[in-house]
Amino acid sequence: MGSSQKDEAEHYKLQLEALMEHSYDGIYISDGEGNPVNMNEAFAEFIGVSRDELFHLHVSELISKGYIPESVVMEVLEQKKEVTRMINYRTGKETIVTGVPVLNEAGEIFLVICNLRDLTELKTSERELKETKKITEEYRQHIASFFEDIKQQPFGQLIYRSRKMNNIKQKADKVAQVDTNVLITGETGVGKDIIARVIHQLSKRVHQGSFIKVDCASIPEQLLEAELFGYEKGSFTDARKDGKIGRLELASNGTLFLDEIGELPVRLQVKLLNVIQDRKVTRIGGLHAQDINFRVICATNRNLEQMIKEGSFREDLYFRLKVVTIQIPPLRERKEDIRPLAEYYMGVFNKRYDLQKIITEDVMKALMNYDWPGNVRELANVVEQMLVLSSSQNITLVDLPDKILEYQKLECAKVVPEQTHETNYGSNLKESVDKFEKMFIEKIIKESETIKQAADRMGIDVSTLTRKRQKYGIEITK
Ligand SMILES: Nc1ncnc2c1ncn2[C@@H]1O[C@H](COP(=O)(O)OP(=O)(O)OP(=O)(O)O)[C@@H](O)[C@H]1O
Repeated sequence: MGSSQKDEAEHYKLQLEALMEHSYDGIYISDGEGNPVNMNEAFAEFIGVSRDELFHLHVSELISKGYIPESVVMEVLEQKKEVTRMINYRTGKETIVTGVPVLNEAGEIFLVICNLRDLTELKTSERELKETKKITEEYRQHIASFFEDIKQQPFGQLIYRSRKMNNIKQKADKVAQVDTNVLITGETGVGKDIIARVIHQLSKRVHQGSFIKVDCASIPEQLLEAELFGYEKGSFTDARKDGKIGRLELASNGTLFLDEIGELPVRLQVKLLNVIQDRKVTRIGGLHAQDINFRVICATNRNLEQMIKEGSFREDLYFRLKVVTIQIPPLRERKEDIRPLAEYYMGVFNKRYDLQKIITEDVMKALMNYDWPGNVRELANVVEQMLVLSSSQNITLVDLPDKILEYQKLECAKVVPEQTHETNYGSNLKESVDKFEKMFIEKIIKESETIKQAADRMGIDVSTLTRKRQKYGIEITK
């Protein structure tokens, strides 16, 4: 070898050594017999033995001395091909070891190069990442349900003037103070949801947990179980990768509001009953039950007792849920609430659309006469619709939806044909109008709870009604 070739070889050797010494991976090179040829400091640290000692040991001795549990070098020599193994060294390092044979021109192994990569840190980071992801997902779900709550949040205030609603509000105030389950019944749109929120808001739980709503009617059965109970990762096909917290868990320390409880399938009724009794919930695919503590408020517009008779609702669950029942009457049975509600929604929508419209008295009377099958929800929609569509500042009869106008006509028509038989007409217009007015007043008084309500329905004040009653000699029994 000439001196320049020697210099070059020296140069490469230095480069190789620098490369080995600066590597975080452990590097170990043996000859074709398993004797050490070279190794870096990182390798000695993986094994936990000094390099000086290691340089004197054959790979089989590393095993016999208990320095390593198995030898990749020996496997490469036996199998004559590349080998990769996961090895836990006594230093506690979880390591991936790759041994590569280097062949000479005759095809024989003359070197084995092993690379050791520490997975401990990688694993820790992976675990931390998973943990972080899990926490993030939990927060995401909390935040999502918080915003869902806000979205579902009614306009916030409970509006009422009737005695019936006043009694309900008082009952809600009382029940809020004790941690008992509540069943709220009533037609659609009467305010079951808003009363459930009032109970939560007035209870101690408002500071300890959230108000979590599950609408049992709007979620398909297969998803409802996962929604309620949550699941561990990989519990079923289509499941989210990181699992999911159920709404029962989310409601812990707070209030669980199960809307349309009558739609809960019987199988889930059993599961729910167990959760309520044991105060523990296990996610789908999970092994451990978690302690939970919530108040259950349920709502339904169905007749659960009838459903029990038909076998579609479990009696034991029913009695667990209906410790206290609150029955909200339909709006047509508490007409005094219509005016304040309509005024309230006028305020809300005027603000929302930046308008300053007003409802004329005629329209208000028509609203009070209507029977509101969709209750407060329908009233809010009608007010919004009139406010948006009316062309003038004042909302007048022409702005009323057809259904309400039609209803008015039908109501009048009901009075006229059945009672104003030809022979009952007066001899002139004035007499006929008086006869009709008398019949109309009698009918409305009969249908109303109070004289005030009757006057409101007729669109006159109480003193006018009293005058007319005296004129026609109409007795009151209320
Ligand atoms: N007394 C009230 N004061 C103010 N807003 C009310 C009142 N009652 C009902 N509402 C409003 O009417 C709408 C319907 O009420 P809610 O959702 O509480 O009815 P619900 O009985 O739960 O209906 P469903 O059975 O269809 O779920 C909501 O926007 C709610 O805010």
